[in-house]
Amino acid sequence: MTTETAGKYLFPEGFLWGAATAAYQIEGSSMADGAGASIWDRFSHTPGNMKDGDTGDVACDHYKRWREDIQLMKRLNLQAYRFSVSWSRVMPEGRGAINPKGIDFYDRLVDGLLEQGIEPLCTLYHWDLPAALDDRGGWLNPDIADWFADYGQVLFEKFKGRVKTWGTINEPWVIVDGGYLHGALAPGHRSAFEAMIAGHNVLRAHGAAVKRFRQVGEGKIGIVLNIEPKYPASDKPEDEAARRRAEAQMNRWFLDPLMGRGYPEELKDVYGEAYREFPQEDFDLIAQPTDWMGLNWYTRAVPENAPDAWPTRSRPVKQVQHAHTETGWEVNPPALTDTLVWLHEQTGGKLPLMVTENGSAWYDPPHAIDGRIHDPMRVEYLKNHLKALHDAIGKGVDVRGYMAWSLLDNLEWSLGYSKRFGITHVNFQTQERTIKDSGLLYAEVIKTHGGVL
Ligand SMILES: OC[C@@H]1[C@@H](O)[C@H](O)[C@@H](O)c2nc(CNc3ccccc3)cn21
Repeated sequence: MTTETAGKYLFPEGFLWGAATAAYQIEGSSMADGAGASIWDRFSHTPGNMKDGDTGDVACDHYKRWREDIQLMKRLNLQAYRFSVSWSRVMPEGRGAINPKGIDFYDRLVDGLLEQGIEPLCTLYHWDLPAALDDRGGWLNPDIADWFADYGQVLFEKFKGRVKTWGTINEPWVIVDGGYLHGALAPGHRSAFEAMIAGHNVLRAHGAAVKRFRQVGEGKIGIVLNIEPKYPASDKPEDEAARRRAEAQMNRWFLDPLMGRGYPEELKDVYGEAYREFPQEDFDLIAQPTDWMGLNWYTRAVPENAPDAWPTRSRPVKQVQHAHTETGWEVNPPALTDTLVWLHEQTGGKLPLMVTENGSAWYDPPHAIDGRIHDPMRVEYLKNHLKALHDAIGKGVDVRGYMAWSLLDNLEWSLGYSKRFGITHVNFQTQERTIKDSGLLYAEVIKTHGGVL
């Protein structure tokens, strides 16, 4: 904060400050106490899939250290905690029998959070499909919509009155683009034909869960989308056309059907013969009204026309004039403001939004020095993106909260432990947690409602 900005970035009363994680990235003990395997257990144990051969077998050992981690959340002044449930811990086969020890873990976690005055925000699905369901076709099997709604019902009923804000699915685009189109993520398929079918079933499953929630649940339910705004590399018509294809394939593929608009026209051009039509009843199910929408936001892209680039025939042009994080993502806070304004417009200005993930990976040392982890780049990223978020609110966007990604350094999927996003450092040799300078700043932001920015 400088004297001229003192109090300029105060956030609205009731704005919800938290941090986010995901089950497979932090819990470890993924097969303990009767849990079933997930596709990430299989994928991470398949040689060649994971950087340095890393797996989620231990991760942040959160399955055992959850009490310590709730105390960490208190020290960070968190008002909320966004976490995901491991479907196969709760239902080892993904359908049918419930694993009592599995659901008990989340029961204790939720009660522990509530005892500390921390609001639990629960994501039903953050990429870790039960392997037993993948054996039945997984997201390619249309029955998965009912399997997912049945799983959701177990949690809606178990946590009724305690969990009041639910997210159905984290990032349909990454599930499909990573898992079925390019194969970089579990289950590692590479097919545009499969991607269209899996994407449609992910959306159907979301709709079925929302419908079931209206029957048995209590509170508010929404979906979490990753949106990466696309800015054309030049004013050439072919670059604008490329921008539109990239925007359709990432940002509109799932948003448009959720908003009752069906798939974007450009998807036919992107997927060609792999593009599929689906019955209207599916789109009616998909567009079930929801209560909120989560935005996971990290960066923007500047696509140019690239006829050889599959499947969008577009390629991002690196903007060397801007800083880039360890994951190669450009740092561009004003693009967050633009995205929130765009999403507000795209959702008709009536759907409350929440930034459900925002953060950055930078090099941090493997262990603390003098009990501190100095992470100036992450401090700068956090400050500037919170200011950009504040700017969006000032433009009339209804944003209800911000969940920093991530509470802890954790397993960054196929990149393993090589990329650290945490506001808390984890020494993976000792499991020691050390709040980084970015976490200390965030605690002050929360305490002052943004006044410290
Ligand atoms: O990569 C950081 C996080 C990841 O750890 C979370 O589990 C996931 O929800 C998440 N989503 C994004 C943004 N979307 C994305 C875009 C391209 C590749 C991978 C993710 C970033 N992150």
